[in-house]
Amino acid sequence: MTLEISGLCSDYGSKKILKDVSIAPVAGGEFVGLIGPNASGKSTLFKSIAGAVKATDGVISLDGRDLRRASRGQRSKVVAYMPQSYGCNAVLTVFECVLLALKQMTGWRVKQDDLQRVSNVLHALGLSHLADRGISKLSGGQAQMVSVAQTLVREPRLVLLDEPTSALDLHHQLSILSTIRAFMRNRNMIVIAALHDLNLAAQFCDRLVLIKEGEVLADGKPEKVLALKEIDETYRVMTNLEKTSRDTLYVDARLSA
Ligand SMILES: Nc1ncnc2c1ncn2[C@@H]1O[C@H](COP(=O)(O)OP(=O)(O)OP(=O)(O)O)[C@@H](O)[C@H]1O
Repeated sequence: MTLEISGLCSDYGSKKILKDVSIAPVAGGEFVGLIGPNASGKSTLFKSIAGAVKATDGVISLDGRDLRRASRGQRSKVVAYMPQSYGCNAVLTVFECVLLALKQMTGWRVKQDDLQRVSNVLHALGLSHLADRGISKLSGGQAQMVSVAQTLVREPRLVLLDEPTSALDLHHQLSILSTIRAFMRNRNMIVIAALHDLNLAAQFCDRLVLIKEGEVLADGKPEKVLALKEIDETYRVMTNLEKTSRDTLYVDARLSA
């Protein structure tokens, strides 16, 4: 399975956001981190891939299939997008919300297998204890993890996660990203996650794509991308890339003078 994105352009009316975005082909089982400062176009790239924003030019192809020509329904069978804002006031339990996310693509007849899939994903994400809780009665972090469960339960070919750990404590940041990585590797899915925390990006991603003002500045292995001078210029900070005693990368950052 391969995702290809090349020459992608998107705008909001007269405001051009994505300018000729191309990334190297992404293979099944690859976890790509999308990094870049606020307002650089990360969400717009996700929305353009998912079809929520209409790309004006370029190629988005999954397994040779042109997603730009696919209907929204066809596209949403293979692509799942978790937006930055989530939450729901419906009078539904966590279990029902995740089941709803699964069934919205396949019709409403619920089979035993569907219930098992919902239970499995809640268990994998450590959310089984919340299954019967009302969806509107969750903390911010719990709601974010349920949103991840709703995205993964469909087991789409391509998962786009917009800042999946922004509301999570340190333990849950690590556990959710570990679970997502194991889940997608087992199923040969592609995951692209927007991450502001460069240390999490370094630890969990196979590859990083750095985006600034709607253009791709770098695309490669974390140790290569995080060592580039473009990181400092883009984020307007000074960084040192270090290796910890556990051999993981660590970005030591401070404000530039
Ligand atoms: N619906 C919209 N209409 C007009 N402009 C928009 C709209 N949504 C986003 N923008 C603009 O597009 C640009 C890119 O926004 P986008 O949300 O893609 O950035 P981002 O990299 O995801 O940012 P952040 O890290 O802050 O979430 C910004 O200048 C933003 O103001």
